[in-house]
Amino acid sequence: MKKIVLTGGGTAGHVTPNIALMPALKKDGYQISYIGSYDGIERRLIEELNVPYYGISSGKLRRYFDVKNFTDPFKVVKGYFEARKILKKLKPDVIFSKGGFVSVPVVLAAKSCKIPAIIHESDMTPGLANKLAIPSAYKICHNFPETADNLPEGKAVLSGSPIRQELLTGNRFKGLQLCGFNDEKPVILVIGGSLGAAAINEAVRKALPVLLPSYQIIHVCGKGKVDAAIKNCPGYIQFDYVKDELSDLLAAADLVISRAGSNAICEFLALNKPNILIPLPAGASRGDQILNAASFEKQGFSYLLPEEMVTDESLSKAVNEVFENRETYIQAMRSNTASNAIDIIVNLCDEAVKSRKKRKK
Ligand SMILES: CC(=O)N[C@H]1[C@@H](OP(=O)(O)OP(=O)(O)OC[C@H]2O[C@@H](n3ccc(=O)[nH]c3=O)[C@H](O)[C@@H]2O)O[C@H](CO)[C@@H](O)[C@@H]1O
Repeated sequence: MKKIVLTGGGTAGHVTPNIALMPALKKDGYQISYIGSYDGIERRLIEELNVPYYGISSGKLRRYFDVKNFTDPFKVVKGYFEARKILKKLKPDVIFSKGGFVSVPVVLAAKSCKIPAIIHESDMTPGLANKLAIPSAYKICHNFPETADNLPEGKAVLSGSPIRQELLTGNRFKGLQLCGFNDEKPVILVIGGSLGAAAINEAVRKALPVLLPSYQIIHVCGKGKVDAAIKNCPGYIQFDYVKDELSDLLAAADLVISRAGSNAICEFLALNKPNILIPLPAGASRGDQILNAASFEKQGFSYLLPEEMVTDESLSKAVNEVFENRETYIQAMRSNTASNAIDIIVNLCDEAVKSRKKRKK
C-alpha cells in the first residue's frame, strides 16, 4: 500500500484541490492522511470526509508589521517538530501540499525525513508560504503557464488545478428547487471566495432593487455574513458557505459574480459559466487575484470589475452586459483545452514514490 500525506489550509482554496485529488489517489492505491492546523477551515472540511486528520501548530508569516510577528515564528517552529513526529509515525511515501501557511513546516519536515514533497501553486505568482517551501520541494505544480518564469528550472510542472469532479455533474433543476426559484428568470450566483467578501456583499444587496425585476439571485456570502433583514425577499436567497449543494447551485446559475481566487475561477471555466470577477485588491493581499482576473479577462473568459469601481450601478451594468453577451464568453471558454490536473498530479506522486524506492535500494 502506498501512503500519501496531504497538507494545505487557511482558506478553502488551499483545501478543495486536495479534496479533488482524493478519489483518484484512492483508486490508485494510496492510503491518505491529512496534516492541517488545529482549528483552520481544513479541519472541518477534511474530518467530515473520514480522512485521518492530524493538527499541528500554525502561524502566519507576514512581510508587514503585526504584533503577532513576535509569537507566530515560535508557532511555526513548534509546527515543524510536530509535523516531523507525525511523518515519522505515518511514514508516507510522498507528500502533496496545496500551500497556505500550515503547509510550510510540513514540507520542511518532509525534506528532513527524506520524503519527496510535491507542492502546488494555483496563483500566477508564488505566495510567501510556497516561496519558503520551494527549495525543499521535489516538484512544483502550477496552474498558470506564466508562473513557470518564477519557479526553479527542472522543478516546475504545468498541471492546472484539480477540480472536484462532482462540481461538473450538478443538476439545474435541483439547484432551482433548493432555492425555491423558477425557470422564468435567469439566475445569478454571487460567491465571494471561501471567506466571503464584504464589499461584494454590500454592492449586491444595494443593487437588489435594480436586479431582482430581471434576475433571481443566489448569494453565498461567507460565514456569519448572512443579512437577516433580507431573509424573506422573493428571488433572493443567502447561504453562508455551501458544500455538496454547490454543484447544483452552479448548474442553476446563468452568470456568476465572484472574487478571483484561482480555484473558483478555474471551476467557472471548466463549467463554461459567464462571470464577473471582482479581485481582492492589492492592499488586502499580494495582488494575485488581480493577475488571475486580468489573465482570464484577456482570454475572453471573464468581465473584470475592479473593487474600487464597484457600485450598485456599475455592478448591474456589468450583469446586463455579460448576460447579453453570454454566448461570446461561453464560446471563448469552450475553446480552452484544459489539462487533466488530477491525472498529472497522481502520476507525479507515483513517479516520486518510485524514485524514492530506487534511491533507497
Ligand atoms: C483571501 C485569500 O487569501 N484568497 C486566496 C485564497 O482564496 P479562496 O480560499 O477564496 O480560494 P479560491 O477561490 O481559489 O477557492 C475557493 C474554493 O472554495 C470553494 N467554495 C467556496 C465557497 C463556498 O461556499 N463553498 C465552496 O466549496 C470553491 O468552490 C473553491 O473550490 O486562495 C486562492 C488560491 O490560492 C487565492 O487565489 C486567493 O487569493
